[in-house]
Order: sequence, then C-alpha cells, then structure tokens
Amino acid sequence: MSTSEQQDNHSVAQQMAAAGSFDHRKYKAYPRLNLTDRTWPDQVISEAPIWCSVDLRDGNQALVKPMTVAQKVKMFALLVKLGFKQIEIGFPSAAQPEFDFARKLIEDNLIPDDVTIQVLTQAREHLIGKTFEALKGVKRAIVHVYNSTSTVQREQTFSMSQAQIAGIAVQGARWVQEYAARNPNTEWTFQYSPESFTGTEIDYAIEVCNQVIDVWQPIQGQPVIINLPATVEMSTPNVFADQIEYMCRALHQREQVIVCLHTHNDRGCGVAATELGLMAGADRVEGALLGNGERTGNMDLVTLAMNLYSQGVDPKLDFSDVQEMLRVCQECTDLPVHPRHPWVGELVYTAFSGSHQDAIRKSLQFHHDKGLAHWEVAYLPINPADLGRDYEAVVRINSQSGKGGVAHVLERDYGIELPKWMHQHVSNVVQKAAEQAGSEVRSKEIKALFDDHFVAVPAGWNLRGYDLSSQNQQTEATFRIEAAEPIELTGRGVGALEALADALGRHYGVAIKVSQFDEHALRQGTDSDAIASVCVSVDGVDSVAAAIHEDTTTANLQALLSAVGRAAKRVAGLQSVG
Ligand SMILES: CC(=O)SCCNC(=O)CCNC(=O)[C@H](O)C(C)(C)COP(=O)(O)OP(=O)(O)OC[C@H]1O[C@@H](n2cnc3c(N)ncnc32)[C@H](O)[C@@H]1OP(=O)(O)O
Ligand SMILES: CC(C)C(=O)C(=O)O
Ligand SMILES: [Mg+2]
Repeated sequence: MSTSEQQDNHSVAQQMAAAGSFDHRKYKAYPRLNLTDRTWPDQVISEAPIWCSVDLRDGNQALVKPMTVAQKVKMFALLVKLGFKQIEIGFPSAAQPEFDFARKLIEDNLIPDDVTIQVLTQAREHLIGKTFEALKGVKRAIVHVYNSTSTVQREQTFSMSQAQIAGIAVQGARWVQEYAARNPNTEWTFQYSPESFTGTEIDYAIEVCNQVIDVWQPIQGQPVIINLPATVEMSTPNVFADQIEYMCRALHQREQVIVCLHTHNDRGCGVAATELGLMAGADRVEGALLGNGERTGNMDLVTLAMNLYSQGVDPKLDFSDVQEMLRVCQECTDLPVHPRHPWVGELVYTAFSGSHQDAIRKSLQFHHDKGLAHWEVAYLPINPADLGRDYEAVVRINSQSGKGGVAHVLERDYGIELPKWMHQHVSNVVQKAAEQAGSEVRSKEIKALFDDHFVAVPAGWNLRGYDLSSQNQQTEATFRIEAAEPIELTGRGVGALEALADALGRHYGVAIKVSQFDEHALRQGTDSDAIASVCVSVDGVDSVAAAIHEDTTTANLQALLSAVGRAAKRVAGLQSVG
C-alpha cells in the first residue's frame, strides 16, 4: 500500500471513529409506503412457498472460511435430503472452488432429477460467460443475475443515474438470454434481483424489474423469477409487506413471474418479513439453514418451515432428524448454534422454571389421558419428538424448579409416581441440593437424593419378616425387626399397616398415626416391584419414607418402619427403647 493510500485509509478510519458516537440523531426513519388498500393483513399462509436454499452462496460468502468443495458436497447432500428442490450452489465466476463445485455436481451426476441448481452472477459479460461455462451439460438451471439499484449504491458505489443502472440490469438480462440461447440443451430459468431493493425507490424498482421482464418475455415460455431482496433489512416487516404487495400489483406479466423474497435479518425480523411478504403475494422464498448469511444472516429456512409446520401446514421440508442437520451445518460452516435458536436450539424445549414444569407435566398427562387429536400442550408449541428430540430435555432441574418438575423427572425416568402429598417433601431435598450446587441437578442425582432421603432404610429399622392373620376385618400380626438386637413385636389393627403402627406405638410408648399412604407398581424395573410411600405422625412429629419391594405388603410395612425410624432423632420416645 502506498503512503498516500495509507493516509487515505487512516483519515477514513478517523472520520468513522469521530462519527461513531452513540447518537441516534444521525439516523433517519425509513419512508413509509402509502398503500392504503393493502390486502395482505387478511391473508393466511396455507401452503409452503417454493423453497430455495442459498446456504451454498449467500451463506458461504459470509463465512470466515468459505466451504471447501468437499464441505459443499456435504451441504448439498443435506439440502437434498431435507427436501429442497431448488438450491443456489454458488457464484461460479467468483472463485475456482465455486466453479469446480458446479462442475463436480454436474460431472459426477450428483443433482437428482427433481432438483434444480441455481447460480448467481453480476451483470458483467465475462462473469456471465464464465457462469455458463460452469453450467455446461446441466439438465436444468436457474441463472440469477443481479445489480444494485438503491439510491446509495447508485450515487456512492456506481456514480450512475437511474437510467444507467437500469441499463446494467437490461444488458445483464440480455447477456443471460444470449448465453442461454447458445446452450439450448439445458432447460433455463432466469432470475433477476434488484439488489439492495429495500434501499431503492419503489417505483424505480418496478421500472427496472419490468424492463428486465420485458427483455425476458416469460409469456413466451421461459420462466422468470423476480427476487426482491431485503439486502439490508431497513424497516418493520409490515412496510416490507406493503412493498411486496405493491410490486406484485405492478410487475408486468405477473402470471408468468415468480415473485421471490430474500430477506436478511439486520433488525431481527427476517422471518417475520418473509411471512408477511408471502401474505402479500410472493411465491418463492430464499434463505439459509439456521439463518447463516451476510451480517446478521439470511432468513432462517428452518424457522420459517417449522412455523408453517406448527400451524398444521405441510412445509414440504423434512426436519425430522434435526441433530443430523445441526451436525452437518456445523461441520460445513464452523458456526455454533445458539441453544435458544427457534425450534432447534438445545434448550428450546427445556423448562427449568417450576411453574412451566408443573404445567408441562399436567398438560402432557392430560393430552395422554384424553388422547387429543391435536397437539395442545402448555409451553410446547410442537411435540419435540417430531424433531427427533427426547423428552429428557423437556424438564431439567435447578434452583428455579418446583415440585412438579422433580415429580416429573422421577416419573419419566424411573417410573416413580410420587403421590401429590409427597411432592413437597422430595422437592425440598432437591431444592436444597440445587441451591448448594448452584447448577443443574441431573436426573440421576435426583434419584440418588430420593433414595438417600426416602428409600434408604435407617439402621435398625429393617423389616425381617412378618406373619399376619385376619379375622372380621381385624389383623393380628407379628413383625421381626432387625434393630441393634433383633426384636419381635406384635400388634393389631385394620390391616397390616395399622397393626405395625400399633405394635411400634406400644413398644416405644409413642403415638403413631399414618396420615398419608400410597402404593403403586413401578413402571420401570422388575415388573413385580412396588413402591409404597408413607407419612406418619409420631408424637406429633411428621416423617415420610418410601420403600420398594417385590412384595407389596413388605413395601408398605417397610415404608412405615422407615418413616418411624427417620423420626427417631426428633422423637425422644423412639430413642428410649432398644
Ligand atoms: C448482496 C449480495 O450478496 S450480492 C452478491 C455478493 N457476492 C459476492 O460478491 C461474492 C463473490 N464476488 C466476487 O468474488 C467478486 O466480487 C467477483 C469475482 C464477482 C468480481 O470481482 P472483481 O471484479 O474483482 O471485483 P468487484 O466485485 O469489486 O467489482 C466491482 C466492479 O463491478 C461492478 N459491479 C459490481 N456489481 C455489479 C453487478 N451486479 N453488475 C454489474 N457490475 C457490477 C462495480 O461497479 C465495479 O465496477 P468498477 O470496477 O468499474 O468500479
Ligand atoms: C444477490 C442478492 C439477492 C442478495 O444476496 C441480497 O440482496 O441479499
Ligand atoms: Mg443476500
């Protein structure tokens, strides 16, 4: 770089730094379009648009390290597998790998019969020539030619009048037509983009597009795509929708023109703008998986497709194996996926917070019990299993979680249906552990906490055996308990539990009352295992325990015995007798 160039760069940098104060007054509002008879707000998207992935072009040109040919092949295969029928494979005149990739797809016969490749070129003859060279022998292709039409680009980049810029477009359209005519064995589709459309005066954009359409004359049989890009997203999506409706009304030979949208995400509304643009009459959508693309990205194809899917509209794309899609995208782009990425991020179906977990648990149960025809589950707009996600991720426990969430994890992962009265007891233990850990408490740790605090038999309170005899609804029983010295107790009552409470009460001289009791077969593990949960009051002190055993009565009795044993430290009477 020469000294004068260095000085120039230096002064540009200085000017930018000086202008870079955080002062909103240097920006101005985007002009509104005065479309008072707009119809798009009443429209509903009831079918999938024509999709075109631009991962291999717009996505690729925005990467720190553009994809290698091998990565492109992998990405192409993924796009085909997902169901894309139109795929922009690159800018073959831009760089050798782009050219080579086009050749590879064609020569190695990698393009399925129902897939059409698309390529991008500037409206410059040598680049168009090279583009057609790259496409030699292809059965079908879309040639996409563009030039910038915005006020800023006309004035500042090209220093050209409106007529001169329109002239570039028209000349580009003619070259594309001429080169296509020289290759009649290929089925050609032409596409034109007034690049920087959102920075272009709308009536001028119409004029340029119509001049291109007039060159291509789609009415004579050659299909035409007019792509209206939000090269930079500059307005709220409703303004973009007005622009699209306005364009759709004004384009020549509209019936033969496929109107396409290509939004970017500068304001974070790329998907919203495309959705409203479709309502406004567009037919086709360009975008990239996970929104990769220039600056804040292209419109995210996954989000838009899943938005449709969640409304009961067939997206005509298959995201049933999201993990595979994420893996290939990451391998090809070297970009991470945000855990909160709509529909597919690692955490998007996960609730940590208590009230969400409670609602999800009850709602899933309701959905299951009622066999509802349509998916309507609190906080889960779709069934995560549709995307190959498991339910383990749906409820995860940390200090923000509540009792419903803990109960859900025990039931989901271990078949332990905690009775409602026990939720709070178990949750208290887990909550404490979560607060101490300051992080997530995993399912296995929750189970271990449950076992330690409720199932583990306190030393000296192990039931060794029992004999029961019942008459006239009265049970008389003998219990063998492994204390410091094995003891044998007898008691009576209505049923075995009452008999054991009676036996223990008389032995220790305490009042034992069973206030809560529950028993059920475990849904996992050995078929015959049962879990019993008991809450007892020993001299007014509450104590809770659970027990698991293949013999239901043993489970019940052990749960009671463990509960009384757990109260031992807090009830004087239980310590006074051996
Ligand atoms: C919004 C978008 O994504 S648009 C697509 C952008 N993608 C890319 O640019 C990626 C690939 N591009 C490239 O590799 C290069 O730009 C190439 C190979 C296409 C062209 O390379 P070069 O000619 O060396 O560079 P460059 O793009 O800077 O050319 C600029 C010249 O082309 C002209 N030009 C730029 N775009 C266009 C266009 N679409 N149609 C006609 N002329 C154009 C400019 O006015 C400028 O002319 P000048 O030399 O008279 O000043
Ligand atoms: C080439 C065009 C369509 C583009 O990528 C854009 O304008 O964003
Ligand atoms: Mg783009």
